[in-house]
Formats: sequence, structure tokens, C-alpha cells
Amino acid sequence: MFVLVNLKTYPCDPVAVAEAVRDVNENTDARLAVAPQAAHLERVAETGAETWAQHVDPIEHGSNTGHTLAESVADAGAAGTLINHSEQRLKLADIDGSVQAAERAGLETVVCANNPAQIGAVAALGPDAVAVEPPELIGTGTPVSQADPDVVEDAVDAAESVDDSVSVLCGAGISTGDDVVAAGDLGSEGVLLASGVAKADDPTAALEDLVDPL
Ligand SMILES: O=C(CO)COP(=O)(O)O
Repeated sequence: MFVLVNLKTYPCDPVAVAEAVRDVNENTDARLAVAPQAAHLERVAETGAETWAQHVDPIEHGSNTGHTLAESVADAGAAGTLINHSEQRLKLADIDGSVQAAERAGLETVVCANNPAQIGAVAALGPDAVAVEPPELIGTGTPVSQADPDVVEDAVDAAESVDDSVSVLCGAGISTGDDVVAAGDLGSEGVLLASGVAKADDPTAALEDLVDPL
């Protein structure tokens, strides 16, 4: 299972969480990665943890003040990027452009979507993976894998019917190893989570709990 920890703009220490991700990753078969804010990418990547960006824009080098260029994210040490997170929504044409920008820069891509219909649409753009995250469950601590298992199974079916090479992750409210196992049982190849680790008093213990049953 892929466990991708999105730090959003939570007031945590991104380097400390990244060190926890790196250390826990060494003792599990799961794959762990962390997505800090763009300004923290380089410091986080220097820890040796697999580092992801939270977003890249559908742009190239040039006159794009204030945008996030995929090549700069890759130069800072990121291995991949989220695109179209529910808190950073894009138009379909811009999702397409961001996936192309990420691929041009050699970044792996996870495109987020709110529901199975959107998963089908974004899977058609050829990302490496898609992640279904019902917005109403994000940050609630109520795991999507228990609260809305159908949405995960339907997302897996939707992606598979469009392009069976696209992996499916799920997220929202995931915070325990049982939640991750339940996600896997529904056909998900990984989880995307934030508050369960970024707001934990002890991120290492939270990460160990997440991967313990895997
Ligand atoms: O948005 C999310 C991950 O990208 C999910 O957030 P929570 O894990 O806090 O519900």
C-alpha cells in the first residue's frame, strides 16, 4: 500500500514529519511519502523521505508570476505531485495541463477527485494514479473506507473501465491501520491522509499505527 501524507498548511514541523516518514518507511513493506508545502520541499527532500508536491500549475518556464512550475518542484527533490486536490480544484483542461507538466518534469502524478464520476474523467487524462476523496469527510476523522465504502469501490471500477493501468487511492478521515486495511480490501492501492499524522502529537507513532497491519 502507498501511504501519502499531505501536510496541507497545518502548523506542523515538516522536517520532523518527514524524518518520521523516512524512518517508518524503513521497517514496513508499505511505501510512505510526504507532501509538504512548496516552500518546504527542499528541506523535506533532504531528509531522504520520498517527497511530493501538493500541486503544480499547467505552465512552462516563462512569465507566470506566483505559479508553481513542475520543473522547480522536481529540482527541489520532489518525486511526484498531487493535482486537483479538493482544496486546490482545477478545471479539467488545467488538470490535463498539470498532468502533462508533471510528466514533462519526470514527476509521478496522483490526480484527486471528489467522486467516482470525476475519477473516470481524470483517469482518462493518463495520470499514474487517481485518489477519491469525498470533501464532506476530509478532516472529520470518519474514514471514507467505513463511512462510504461504495464510493471507493465505484471509484476503482470507474478508473478500471477507463484505463486499468491507473492506480486508485482513497482518502478522507483515514487515521488508523484498520482504515488502511479496509481501503485495501475495497480495491484501493493506497491512501491519502493529512490530519491523522500532521495533527498528531507523535507523528512517528501515528505512522507506525497506520502501517502496522500491512
Ligand atoms: O485531504 C486529505 C488528504 O489529501 C484528507 O485529509 P484528512 O486525512 O485530514 O481527512
